[in-house]
Amino acid sequence: MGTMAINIKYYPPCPNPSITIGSRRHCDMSCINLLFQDETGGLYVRGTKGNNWIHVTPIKGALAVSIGDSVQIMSNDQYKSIEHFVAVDLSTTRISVLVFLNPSLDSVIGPFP
Ligand SMILES: O=C(O)CCC(=O)C(=O)O
Ligand SMILES: [Fe+2]
Repeated sequence: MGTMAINIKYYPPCPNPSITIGSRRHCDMSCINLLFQDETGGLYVRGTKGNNWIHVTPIKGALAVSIGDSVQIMSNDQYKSIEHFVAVDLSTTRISVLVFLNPSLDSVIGPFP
């Protein structure tokens, strides 16, 4: 049985967004992630073809679903874990709620045959 973790994040307004980061660039080690973000936006994902970043525009009532490292490993790179970061906003607070669906803590994972 896998595990589940919930991250609730609060990003206050930042007077210097050009020299500040909300969450640094990273991939998540989970299997699948469900993200609710408010209307502030600020989540960027790395484009698949180059060195570009794509803003994940918030859609009211929608969840953003992404793949984590564990599924990338189990699928032998068929499905990619997406690199992402969060920018801060000059004047608006941002709140996000993330549900990580993870392998069980004692599981050993590898590519499916
Ligand atoms: O706040 C967000 O939208 C993403 C946060 C995140 O990437 C994480 O907690 O792993
Ligand atoms: Fe993340």
